[in-house]
Amino acid sequence: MTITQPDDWHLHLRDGPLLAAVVPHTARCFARAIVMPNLNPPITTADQAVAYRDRILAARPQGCNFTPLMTLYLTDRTSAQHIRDAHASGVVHAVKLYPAGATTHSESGVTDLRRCEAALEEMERIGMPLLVHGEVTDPEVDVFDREAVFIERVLTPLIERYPRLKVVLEHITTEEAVRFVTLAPPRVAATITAHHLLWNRNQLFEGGLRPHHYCLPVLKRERHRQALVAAATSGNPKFFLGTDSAPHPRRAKEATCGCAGIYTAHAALELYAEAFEAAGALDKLEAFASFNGPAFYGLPRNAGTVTLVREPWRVPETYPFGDEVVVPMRAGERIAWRLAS
Ligand SMILES: NC(=O)N[C@@H](CC(=O)O)C(=O)O
Ligand SMILES: [Zn+2]
Ligand SMILES: [Zn+2]
Repeated sequence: MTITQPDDWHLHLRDGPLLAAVVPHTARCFARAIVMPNLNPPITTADQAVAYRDRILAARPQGCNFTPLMTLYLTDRTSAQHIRDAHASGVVHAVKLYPAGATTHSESGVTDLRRCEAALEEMERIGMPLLVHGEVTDPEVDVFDREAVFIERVLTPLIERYPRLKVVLEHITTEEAVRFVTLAPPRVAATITAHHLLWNRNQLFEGGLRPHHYCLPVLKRERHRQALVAAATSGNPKFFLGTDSAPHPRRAKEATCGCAGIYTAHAALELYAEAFEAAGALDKLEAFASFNGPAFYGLPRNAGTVTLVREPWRVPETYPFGDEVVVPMRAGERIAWRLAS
């Protein structure tokens, strides 16, 4: 199966020596990727985004023209000038909202959206999308309900208050999110990961506790997975590919308090192909992976193509990750599709 070369609209590449470990996995398939800014410390200025972009470019394999699309990390102190500088840099394509404490490296995130009014108004004016980790951090709210409650308490008022702001609800996991995005105006879209299309929350406890299946938002019950598959394969242009590939060293995952994130970049498109094939909707993969994202971001479609062949292969148990290793999704197991090189 040959399709227009896809892009990854939600990706974690980390930094420093780790870049060399993960950039080639993404670059072998995707032409562009929206790179998340949740480094430690986070990417909060245009200058930092430009420097981070240069480090990513330097980690590309020779002859590869993968293009990272940079993002800024929204904080309580992000000003309208920060947004103008980001826009003027020409390399920052979006701004990311992490509610403080919601996920990995969200300590510097937003404590109260009212502090971000000037920044959000400027983004609305410029047309720069707000990307959202959509979970409340209220400890009273059940961890499986945090996305649905976020939509009700935060997202619905947000899109009313900023009537032209473009918003991407990232890595959606619930039928509530699918319904919200479907009914919202065209300026509201969502990314969907391969793991949330393939797995439900039983995978967290399959024969024992599975730290490598733990991510945020956490896997949900089967009816939610089915709603995500229906959305991804519907042809609705509001839904597009974002892997949320989030590598962590094995040591940090297999720990007393294991961190959140699933590594999928080694086989991202192949995993999506499995999910679309299982739904009898392989013909819908190209729009989801290659058309809907650029249309939302106002970018051209890629000129090249990639080819997937139906040829099973076995995923390694680990990949090198700096001085450590990362355990990829499906480690030691088979994947039905292979990317032809
Ligand atoms: N998805 C995750 O579980 N983790 C991401 C952060 C995020 O996207 O929320 C990470 O940076 O590790
Ligand atoms: Zn997130
Ligand atoms: Zn993420």
